[in-house]
Amino acid sequence: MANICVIGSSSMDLVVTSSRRPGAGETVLGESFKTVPGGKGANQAVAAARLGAEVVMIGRVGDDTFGTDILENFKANRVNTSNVKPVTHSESGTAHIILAEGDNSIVVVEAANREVTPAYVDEAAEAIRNADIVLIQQEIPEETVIHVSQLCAKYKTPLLLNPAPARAVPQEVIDNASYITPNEHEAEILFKGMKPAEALRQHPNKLFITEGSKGVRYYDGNEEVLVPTYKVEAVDTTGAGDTFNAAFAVALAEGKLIQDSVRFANRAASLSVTKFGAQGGMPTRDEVEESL
Ligand SMILES: Nc1ncnc2c1ncn2[C@@H]1O[C@H](COP(=O)(O)OP(=O)(O)OP(=O)(O)O)[C@@H](O)[C@H]1O
Ligand SMILES: [K+]
Repeated sequence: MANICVIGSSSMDLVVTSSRRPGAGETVLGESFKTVPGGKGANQAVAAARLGAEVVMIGRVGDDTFGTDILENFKANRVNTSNVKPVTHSESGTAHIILAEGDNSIVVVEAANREVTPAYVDEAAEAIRNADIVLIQQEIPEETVIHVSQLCAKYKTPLLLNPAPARAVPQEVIDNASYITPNEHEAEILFKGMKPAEALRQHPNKLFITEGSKGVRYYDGNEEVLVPTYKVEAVDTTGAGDTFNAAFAVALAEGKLIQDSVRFANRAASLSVTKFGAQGGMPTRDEVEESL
């Protein structure tokens, strides 16, 4: 069984639907409200656990009721929470989402996620040492991403960097990572002034650019390969990237070949877009295998 360590954010998404978004100083009546657990780190941890991996999450919540709910959700999905410690006198991370006029507006408050610091990660260094692969994103401080990349290099634990949301990444982190999975926009920010084909060629079997409904592109050492994803009835693409990254990590940790790992991850991610919500659509191992 794959041992995966996810280092990243967890939050509560507060989602309001409304026919219209309010302007400055205005109040409008909304139609519905719900809370759903989210955050890229938490989403990827939950997705990996559903796919059958043993998952240790390194993250932080606040000492509020959202923190309790976030921890409950991890446990319900069999994610190990011994390294998800509440921050005293802090709110949990939240995303305030308005769905109106066919588009979303989002305010993110990082709160406790800012406390996923290098020193905090050091307390959980054993989990990084023992993992088959470490999975990290960019909703935590940059200095933590740098530090984790150094720890992975020291322990020779493969590191999968999902460079989302878009932010420039120091060369040291790119060098220390074993796999990097930007979408097309994130790839442009990472490799400024470089054409995608050139960036791919310079990072054989390491850089995987996700291209939504087209699939995933990488350079295998001989040629550029586009691994097409699966045709599905897309209902809600939220969480596609998170599912892709978790599934890719699980497959690589199990020793699957790169191309087979990309196929497995495409299958899992394509299933995720057939259902509403980020975590709501994440498939189980059986669902992926039945459909492959
Ligand atoms: N409409 C779709 N049909 C099938 N598979 C999809 C679709 N959209 C996304 N995927 C799968 O999910 C992967 C990641 O999608 P994408 O490249 O849009 O990443 P992203 O921008 O990080 O996604 P998001 O932010 O929406 O979660 C794709 O490479 C593909 O495997
Ligand atoms: K979804």
